[in-house]
Amino acid sequence: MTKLSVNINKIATLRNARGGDVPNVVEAARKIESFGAQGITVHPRPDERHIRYQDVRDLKPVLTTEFNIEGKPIQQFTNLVLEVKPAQVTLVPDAEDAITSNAGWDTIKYESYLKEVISEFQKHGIRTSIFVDADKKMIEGAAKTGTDRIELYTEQFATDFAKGKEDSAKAYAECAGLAHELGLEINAGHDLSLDNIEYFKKAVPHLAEVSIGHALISEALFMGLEKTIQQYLKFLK
Ligand SMILES: CC(=O)[C@@H](O)[C@H](O)COP(=O)(O)O
Ligand SMILES: NCC(=O)COP(=O)(O)O
Repeated sequence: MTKLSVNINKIATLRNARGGDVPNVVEAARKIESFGAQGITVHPRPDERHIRYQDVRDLKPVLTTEFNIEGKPIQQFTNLVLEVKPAQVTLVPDAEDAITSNAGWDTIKYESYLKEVISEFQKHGIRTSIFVDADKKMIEGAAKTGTDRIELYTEQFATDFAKGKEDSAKAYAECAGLAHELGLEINAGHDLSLDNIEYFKKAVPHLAEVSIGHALISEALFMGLEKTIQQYLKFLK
């Protein structure tokens, strides 16, 4: 079984559109858990345009499933993660002006930097994952950083799959196999959806967890959160 962690950034985006507290992010997370999701993911960005640092603090005491905090390990982010102590931190090399995450780590160039940051989180009992492209060199580099997990960056898969390209998950399956051989656990995320998740799950071995936000919240507008989550859970069995 692969765990579903729901990224609730988009709930916060909707709330922020009016400046009030509707929809309430904590209530949404509780409902998502009650509908069967096995985790909640947040990706606070320095401009707090969706999930705010305070949301992350408010969520921690009420969550009953796995809490995953994603982001670029700038000092402010690192301090927040060490304060909140989630089950997992996912490190993402976010560019300053990016609309959303758009690249994995260069694990060769940043090996010593990642080693240092990862060991700091691990010292505090926080599992680490690093966001990487489906590139075998980057997977080998990731293994050298001491990270517990990698998160395969799936945007390219989602684009290729939507175009009907054959073997759209091939590189991901090979990288997951290699990562497993190297002792890493495997997560995946970005642009996964009800259209592509069944194919991805069947094609890619050793998948511990997927984090899904943008498509899942969009699908829930039409199907409702409960039905949407249950459909994902069916595909991830
Ligand atoms: C790492 C990743 O792929 C997701 O966290 C994605 O970046 C979500 O962030 P946004 O909600 O800001 O698009
Ligand atoms: N780590 C990926 C994530 O949390 C959600 O990405 P997306 O589904 O919003 O593209």
